[in-house]
Amino acid sequence: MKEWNATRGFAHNSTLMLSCNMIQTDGMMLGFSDPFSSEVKPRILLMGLRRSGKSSIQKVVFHKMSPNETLFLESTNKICREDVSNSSFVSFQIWDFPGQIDFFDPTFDYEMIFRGTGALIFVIDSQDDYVEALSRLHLTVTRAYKVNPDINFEVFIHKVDGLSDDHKIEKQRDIHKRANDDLADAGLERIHLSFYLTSIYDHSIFEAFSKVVQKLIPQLPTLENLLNIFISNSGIEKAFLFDVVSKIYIATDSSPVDMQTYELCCDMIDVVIDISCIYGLTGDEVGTPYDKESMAIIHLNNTTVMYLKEVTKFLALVCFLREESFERKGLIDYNFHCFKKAIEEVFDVRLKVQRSRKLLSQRRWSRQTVPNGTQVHPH
Ligand SMILES: Nc1nc2c(ncn2[C@@H]2O[C@H](COP(=O)(O)OP(=O)(O)OP(=O)(O)O)[C@@H](O)[C@H]2O)c(=O)[nH]1
Repeated sequence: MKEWNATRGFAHNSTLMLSCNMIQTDGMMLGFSDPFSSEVKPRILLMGLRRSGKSSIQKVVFHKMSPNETLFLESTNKICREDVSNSSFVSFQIWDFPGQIDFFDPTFDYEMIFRGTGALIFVIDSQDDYVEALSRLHLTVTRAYKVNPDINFEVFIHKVDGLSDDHKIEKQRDIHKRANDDLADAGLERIHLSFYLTSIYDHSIFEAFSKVVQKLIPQLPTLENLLNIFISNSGIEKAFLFDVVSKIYIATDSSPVDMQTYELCCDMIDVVIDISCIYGLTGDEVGTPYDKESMAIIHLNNTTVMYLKEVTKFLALVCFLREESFERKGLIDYNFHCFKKAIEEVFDVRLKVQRSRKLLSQRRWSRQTVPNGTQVHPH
């Protein structure tokens, strides 16, 4: 209990900037306060049939809700928009759609929704019959693709915790085949669907979300490159750049990721935050459990060392290395210092690009404003 509270307190107090804006679904999509938002923050849509697990995914990944608590979630009956702005790299909007909503209703402006979308996550309940879900997936994907061919289509074959390993692979193969056959029949084989086996009861949902988010980070190749250089010069075997609050890893080096390593990293972040919440905060509630001083070293009993260091207010680097390589800690720390500086530079460039883009769209917007001050939607 303490564990979850500590983590939850952190998410709430310091970083996760959440604003859940309810948008009425009757009528047009209306009145977003920031008309430039879609240009600055990519949109991630969560779609799928009722009770497939959309809200649970959002709550577990971004609100630190414990999986068991999702049993009591009520059905979503409005589109719920949420801003996730943990860091300059992890910054997007998630739109949770109610399962029963007919978003192809003529009064519903789906073109506007899809136009600003970076990724569409379609959730399929693997414990249920998925025939209807597949036809809905086909309809959603084909409509969305017509409006915006740049959307990444991500299919979460969800709730796989109840399935054996063989069963999981079999389900994935079947869903993959059927979904792609449907697209081929419609002459749309160029649409690429990515599939993930997910569950909120283990780390698979965080790993899948990490991959979805990574595709929306234009600087990913640069970050990967920096990590590759860092590990090869420091005798490190594997390194992840984590968004501490959501435990999404926004980049890793180019060696393959195995689930166990990822899980260990998540556990290490939890331990650091929890210990810091309990022993690191002063009584007056000032400060956060994660700051410039945050770092941790864990020696595992298989001669591996895990090393965590703060990169920015929201990002942590978690590395795996052999004990003998850790003897050169001075070298690692020096290389880390260079790595951190490089990351800051990438941040700065991104901020500059964002600012100039925003300025440009503001100018475009004001040109479309009629003289009496009434704004015209730029369609
Ligand atoms: N076993 C299992 N159950 C899950 C998982 N994810 C969600 N659930 C359960 O599925 C049920 C429905 O979850 P919701 O998140 O409300 O589903 P939804 O898609 O948002 O539903 P609507 O709001 O009606 O569209 C809840 O009882 C969750 O506890 C999972 O990974 N495994």
